[in-house]
Amino acid sequence: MRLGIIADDFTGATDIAGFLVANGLGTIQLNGVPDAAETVTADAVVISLKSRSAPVEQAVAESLAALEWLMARDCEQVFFKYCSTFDSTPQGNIGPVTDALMAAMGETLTVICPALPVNGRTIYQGYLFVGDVPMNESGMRHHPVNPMTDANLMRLMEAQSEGRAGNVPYAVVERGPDAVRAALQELKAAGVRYAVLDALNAEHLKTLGAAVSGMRLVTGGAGLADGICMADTDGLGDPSDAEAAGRPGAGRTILLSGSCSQMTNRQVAAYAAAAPVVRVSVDEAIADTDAYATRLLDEVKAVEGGAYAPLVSATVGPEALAEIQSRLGAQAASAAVEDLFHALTRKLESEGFQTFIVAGGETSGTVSQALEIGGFHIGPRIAPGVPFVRAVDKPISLALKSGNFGQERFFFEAQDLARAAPAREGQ
Ligand SMILES: Nc1ncnc2c1ncn2[C@@H]1O[C@H](COP(=O)(O)OP(=O)(O)O)[C@@H](O)[C@H]1O
Ligand SMILES: O=C(O)[C@@H](O)C(=O)COP(=O)(O)O
Repeated sequence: MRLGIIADDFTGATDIAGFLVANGLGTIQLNGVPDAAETVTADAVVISLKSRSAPVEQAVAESLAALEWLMARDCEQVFFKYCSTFDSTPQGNIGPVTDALMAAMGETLTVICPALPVNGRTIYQGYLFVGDVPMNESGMRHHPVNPMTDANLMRLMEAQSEGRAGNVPYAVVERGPDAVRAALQELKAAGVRYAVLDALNAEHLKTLGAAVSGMRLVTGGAGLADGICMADTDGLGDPSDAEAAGRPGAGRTILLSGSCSQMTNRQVAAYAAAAPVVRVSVDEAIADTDAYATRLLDEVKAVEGGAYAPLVSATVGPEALAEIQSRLGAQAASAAVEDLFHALTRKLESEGFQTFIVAGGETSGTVSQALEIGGFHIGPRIAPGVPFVRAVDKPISLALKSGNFGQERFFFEAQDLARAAPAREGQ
């Protein structure tokens, strides 16, 4: 196996898998740590965990189990995928998981590169930018689970890990792969464990992809994986062949949104202007999850049948979120919303819904787990970082949208694409 990816959430997993498939790399996504006996024939395997906001010990244990599974299959390069906005806290989980993977693989230096320029995530002098502002000035400062209040990746990494971080600055990246390799050697000799790689554009990603080609462990966002494929095109196939197995089916469709990001707020508002939206009450979710999920299902059925499918949305803006969290507690409110989506997803599946378009990483994990899907074929791209995926073990299609990804009309565009590119007979 050429590349084995350990992704810390489900949208992150489909994000990186989508980039690999778009480069023509035969890729399969497995949900959770697979059984030891599971056999796969793919150039790249993406193992999606829901470890981003899990307790540290759990995130480390699951990541090590995923590593063991990959190493048993002669994986040439292991890639720890986390968010392009470095979603984490001083406790973790990016630092502890990276340290555990380094220890298990006997590595003393790895790279840190969450850049995804196509979606506005760039790294300059080790500082992460979201669009045209440093991350701490972006909407990420209001994230419900891990508000990001610093943009300095060296500082963020050192606060949650065992060693020192250094930077390979943009000026070095501009000079090409050999210059980056030399800079990595210098950092290693100086005792640095984590090399933050600057990247402002696709050309930088390609340079970095070439520079890390000999490294057994790398970490970052989907941009670095794109760069790895761009730098070594040997054996890559036709992307449309790779995408065929993941084309969406034509089944009954539901949209579920549990992201409170700025972009998802805009997407929900745009959708509400022309399509049915059922709003979630966190208080009702806490009061009786199952009974409330049944009532929401009835509301969905009552508004079905128009040109666009119903959207069930817990999405709120920063003021409403702050009010809910101060009254109910951030953890309790977020757990209640996730439990509700879990219960509702099961009811929707029993009711015959087959296409699930989901916004939010944690929310996507909850929905995929509720559907008990073993893995995904990766299909056509709706937006950069958001492909359609098709369950390997049941006739269900999903789009798992990271909170900040997609343009304002994403929910419409996803359904338009599903109609335009349905799966072929027998797929
Ligand atoms: N109205 C709400 N009040 C409180 N928490 C919420 C609300 N809506 C969603 N959440 C929680 O916020 C978190 C959003 O995370 P996630 O789904 O990963 O979105 P994103 O991709 O934007 O990070 C989830 O845990 C979700 O349950
Ligand atoms: O790298 C990214 O931005 C995404 O792949 C990702 O990890 C998404 O996470 P959420 O924003 O929590 O959906």
